Amino acid sequence: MSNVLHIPSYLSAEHLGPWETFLVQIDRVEPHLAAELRPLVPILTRPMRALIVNVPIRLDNGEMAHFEGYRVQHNLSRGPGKGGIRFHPRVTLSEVMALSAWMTVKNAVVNVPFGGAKGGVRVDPKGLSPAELERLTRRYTSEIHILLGQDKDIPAPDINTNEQVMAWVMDTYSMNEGRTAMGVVTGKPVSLGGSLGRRDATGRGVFVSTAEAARRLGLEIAGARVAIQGFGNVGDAAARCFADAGARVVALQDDSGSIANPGGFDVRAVKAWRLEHGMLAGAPGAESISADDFWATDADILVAAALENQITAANARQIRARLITEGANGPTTPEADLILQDRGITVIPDVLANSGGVTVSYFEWVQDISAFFWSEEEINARLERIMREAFSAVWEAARQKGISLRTAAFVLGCERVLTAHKLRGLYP
Ligand SMILES: NC(=O)C1=CN([C@@H]2O[C@H](COP(=O)(O)OP(=O)(O)OC[C@H]3O[C@@H](n4cnc5c(N)ncnc54)[C@H](OP(=O)(O)O)[C@@H]3O)[C@@H](O)[C@H]2O)C=CC1
Ligand SMILES: O=C(O)CCC(=O)C(=O)O
Repeated sequence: MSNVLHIPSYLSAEHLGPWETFLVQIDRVEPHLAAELRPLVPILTRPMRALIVNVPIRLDNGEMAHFEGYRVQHNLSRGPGKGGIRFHPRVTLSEVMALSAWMTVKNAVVNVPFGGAKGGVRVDPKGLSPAELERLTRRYTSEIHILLGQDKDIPAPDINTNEQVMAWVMDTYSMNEGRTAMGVVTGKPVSLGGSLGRRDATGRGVFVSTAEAARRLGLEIAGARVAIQGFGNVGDAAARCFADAGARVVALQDDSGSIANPGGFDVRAVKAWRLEHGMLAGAPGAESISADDFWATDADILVAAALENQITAANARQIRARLITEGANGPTTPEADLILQDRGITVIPDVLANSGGVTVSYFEWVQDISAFFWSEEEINARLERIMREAFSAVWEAARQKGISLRTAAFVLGCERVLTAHKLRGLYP
């Protein structure tokens, strides 16, 4: 791969938003695609459809507030749209477009029969009461109802959305349809058609893909030092998996700050502290450190499980880990990607590393449609098998073509998507 950051001429290197990052990734992948699929690449460079909605709600004090929401379906060639809903103050259309596009590639990499979609509302949910959050969720769901359906577009959790939010999505959609529609959303509570294993699935998949890479790199997981950015759904589950496998979680960072413990945290105790106190600082065994020190942590493995654009040209040279796992979507900028590659640091890309969540969402959808539910052991075993197979395919392609794991994963995913287009026929 070239060491020159190859950005389409109409984009500026310093101002890459998530959508532009996706375009750069596609640009890098195109030369490696089968020649007969290359003319179809423009299909990937714009979303199939995007809906912008106004989400008005009445606040508890009686005033009205208006929020902007989105649902983007990037590509539906391989099945209904699938992807989470994010509530965050920095949600933009560009971000949701990129997140939906990464879902297209991710769903194809693990070969689940979905296209790519994503949704979001620009809101700080931490500033809303539970009743306001419910009203926001219900109004947003009603506004995007025209796109949703178990065979059209199936949301799931993402940042700041959880099982309760998914239950409200399911209920609102069902009210508007006049029937109970379990299969319209995944990541629901288990007592409401949710799947065993979904809550931890993304973090478990992060662990499985890291273990696969570590084995090939000759890095023992037992005793390995792990730093994790993001201690929410993905980061917390991943931390427990690493700790249970004998690794030492030596640094953690969330929006409240960064903490370190070279001996390794009791991650369950840290989570309990975080829930009770609303911050990582002061957790058992924790020394507070700066964000710069977090990135420079002396660790073997770094898991990025928070937001986009966290590993940048500014901190990529400080990272000491040999292996980086992208639990988050889009945590590494294209420029940082090249720096890490030059430094010989292996990056397991988001479209592979965090695909455990959508894989178990697929199981949830299948279980809801068939009204037949599986055991947790069965779900975890199937998840691990799918992730190991996807990992092997990506690793092998990267080795054979001499490309990064990200480019290899994109080649696998994009070729599946574009082959589906080719087989369906080009529109007259
Ligand atoms: N949930 C899922 O199944 C899947 C999620 N993902 C991706 O994983 C990532 C995390 O999602 P998820 O765990 O669900 O979200 P959560 O909302 O559960 O957790 C997000 C975590 O990121 C932290 N965070 C937010 N902003 C910052 C910041 N500026 N610096 C450091 N940490 C920050 C939050 O801290 P705080 O709690 O202090 O706000 C929290 O610990 C996202 O990129 C998401 O798209 C990918 C696949 C599936
Ligand atoms: O579980 C799902 O359907 C999608 C989860 C998600 O949003 C993601 O993988 O980024």
